[in-house]
Amino acid sequence: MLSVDQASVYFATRDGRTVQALDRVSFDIPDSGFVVALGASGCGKSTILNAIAGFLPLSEGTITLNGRPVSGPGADRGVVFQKDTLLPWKTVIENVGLGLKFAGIGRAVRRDRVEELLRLVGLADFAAAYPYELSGGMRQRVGIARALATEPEILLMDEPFGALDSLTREQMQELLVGVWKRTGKRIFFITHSIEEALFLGTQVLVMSPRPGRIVGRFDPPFMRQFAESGDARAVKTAPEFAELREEIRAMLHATDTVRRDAA
Ligand SMILES: Nc1ncnc2c1ncn2[C@@H]1O[C@H](COP(=O)(O)OP(=O)(O)OP(=O)(O)O)[C@@H](O)[C@H]1O
Repeated sequence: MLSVDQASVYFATRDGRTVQALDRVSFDIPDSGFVVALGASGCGKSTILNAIAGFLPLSEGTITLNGRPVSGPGADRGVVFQKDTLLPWKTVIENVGLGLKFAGIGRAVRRDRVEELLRLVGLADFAAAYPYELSGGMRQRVGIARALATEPEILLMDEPFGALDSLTREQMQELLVGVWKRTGKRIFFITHSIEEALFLGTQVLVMSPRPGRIVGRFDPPFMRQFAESGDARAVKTAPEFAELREEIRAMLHATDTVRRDAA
């Protein structure tokens, strides 16, 4: 279990002010949970992900992973960002195996493990390719394989499909459900897209800005339905999907402080 308990983060700005990026945020990610944080720009989504990754400390509150406090980055958390961070001079197989190499895992074991992961993300035929030879979606698949290589307890994904065209994005969402189904990993995923959040999350946290708070929690059934049926279109065109989408849209508009202040 990953537990975020009463997490608050304050930043000092250059002009000496204090910005509260997160205000007493609490949630749990159980085994095999897929939790999506949804909200407009600036509501603290990346701040909470970075705190879970151990890249920045909380000002107040705690984060624990299987009972151990998170106090810095670690191999028990794999991270995927919007922009891929692959090394351009290394092949796909070398990029995915890098963490295993640092962990002192021998070449033969490393190769087997990486090949298995490349099959999982549908890139078995691209092991010897360099990142510049791959499309954006393929590079993100390499990033997912790399994040899984060290067998983390949780995958942290910060808008991983935000820069992809809409068709590739849908394909990547479906691929990620397959990865979740086969690995049973916990996932924490950030997005601006209501449809993406509803399709992927077993729990969706709706966040509002200034300061970043959770203003709504939903447990959509859609990802599990898709994992069972394989029919994304049927799931996304169901009346329940549209109903929940509109409910969340209204909630996000109600907490849109930019529009409210301007009115
Ligand atoms: N290092 C920092 N110093 C000062 N303020 C910061 C810092 N990092 C984030 N903030 C502020 O904290 C708030 C939350 O930022 P955060 O990046 O977590 O939001 P977000 O929801 O991830 O936004 P986006 O979707 O645009 O990435 C914003 O108001 C941002 O300006």
